[in-house]
Amino acid sequence: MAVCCEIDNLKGRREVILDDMNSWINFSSCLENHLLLSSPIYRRQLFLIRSFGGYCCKAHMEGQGAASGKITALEADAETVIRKITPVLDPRRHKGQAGKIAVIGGCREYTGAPYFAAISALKIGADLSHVFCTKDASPVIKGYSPELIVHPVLEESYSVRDDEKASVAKRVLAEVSKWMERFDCLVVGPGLGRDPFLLDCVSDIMKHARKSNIPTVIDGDGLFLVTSNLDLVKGYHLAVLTPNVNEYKRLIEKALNTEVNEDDAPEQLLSLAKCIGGVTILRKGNSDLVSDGVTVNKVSNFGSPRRCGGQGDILSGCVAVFSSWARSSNKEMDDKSASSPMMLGCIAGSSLLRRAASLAFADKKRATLTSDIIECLGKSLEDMIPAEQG
Ligand SMILES: NC(=O)C1=CN([C@@H]2O[C@H](COP(=O)(O)OP(=O)(O)OC[C@H]3O[C@@H](n4cnc5c(N)ncnc54)[C@H](OP(=O)(O)O)[C@@H]3O)[C@@H](O)[C@H]2O)[C@@H](O)CC1
Ligand SMILES: Nc1ncnc2c1ncn2[C@@H]1O[C@H](COP(=O)(O)OP(=O)(O)OP(=O)(O)O)[C@@H](O)[C@H]1O
Ligand SMILES: [Mg+2]
Repeated sequence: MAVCCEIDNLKGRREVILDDMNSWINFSSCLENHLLLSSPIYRRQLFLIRSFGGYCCKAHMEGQGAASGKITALEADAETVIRKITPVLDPRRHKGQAGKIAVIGGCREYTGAPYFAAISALKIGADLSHVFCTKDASPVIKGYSPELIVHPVLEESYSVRDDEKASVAKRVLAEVSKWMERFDCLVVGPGLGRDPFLLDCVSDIMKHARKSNIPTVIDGDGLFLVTSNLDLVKGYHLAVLTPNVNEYKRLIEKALNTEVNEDDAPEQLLSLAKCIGGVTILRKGNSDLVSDGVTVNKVSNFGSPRRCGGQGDILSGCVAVFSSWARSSNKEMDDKSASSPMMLGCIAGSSLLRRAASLAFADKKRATLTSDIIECLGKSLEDMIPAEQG
């Protein structure tokens, strides 16, 4: 039975005939994607769909400031995204297929941040989680958890003589590179510190990851590094930046040479992502905003009023896993028109973290810590996509 849909938008009227159930399903999921990840390109457009033959759908899109011309971010349907990209627990799958993540971070000062990112990746369903950190940080991180694979390979200036630097840098890159192809995603920055020699080595690792097309989530001190050299990520579509308030301010000042503008926050984020060549940026805050330079989405489900340190680290680990899942799911379905996996990963990660924070807070109130939130990641995911049904 044919279904006739009329699409009415500013560019004119188009009629689409869908003559079977499959094309209807494809078409409606396409439409769903538009609504889910609504693009500023479509602002001021109205989609009106009339269908015949039993399927009736009327959808319109007036968000993104249809009346004012001002770009606003629409709330993403994060639950649908999470259900869509989370893989089923299939006994035929082997270890590693649900995700292999590596965190580059952990130094003398910070051992908690890389641990939070790496353990969160495992808690939501990744199979393997590695940490590449300095020699000092390694035994501490190993001590937090036997689940993590910890590589004590990074070096800070204080432990390297000037005449050794070139050879040490080469060795660090070789140590990480031999693992690189196996990873589905890197998280660069949680607890990395700002030692100049260490950051030079991490720049080399990022360049290598880019050459190998390994998706990379950049957070914390990784953002400090990237802000000082935007070319590291410029134009790299598999890069995600997850700045907090300070990190965002520094990025805006460097890339757009201006101040943060809260009144036009979605538009400014869109410009920033565009300026950095279409990387995906997740701006953390009261509401999380995500843009890839084409669309802007918002995730604002209730989280927690506790602002204990480490929540951004959980987020970076979750975004890495969800982006990898979204990438695999696009590949499996051979869906060229599917939404950007990095965008979907950000939406899913942000929403899941906020749910977990809300659950942890309901239980622990003022005593809520980052570890409590990590313990709630599994239940938050289970509430949306039960393991037994998945
Ligand atoms: N357990 C661990 O190992 C953890 C380690 N971490 C690691 O630490 C490294 C540095 O990351 P970061 O987040 O501390 O640095 P950054 O963003 O520059 O903030 C510095 C200072 O800015 C302020 N400030 C913050 N928010 C603000 C706001 N909304 N509005 C206004 N001001 C605000 C506030 O200072 P205040 O002004 O309150 O004294 C804050 O202390 C990085 O590697 C990260 O991964 C963390 O992940 C935490 C858990
Ligand atoms: N004012 C806020 N109200 C509600 N939720 C917030 C607020 N600020 C941040 N969040 C949530 O906490 C998460 C972490 O954001 P935050 O700004 O704390 O990152 P961060 O500073 O990098 O954290 P970390 O301490 O791990 O470095 C965000 O994804 C967001 O959902
Ligand atoms: Mg942070």
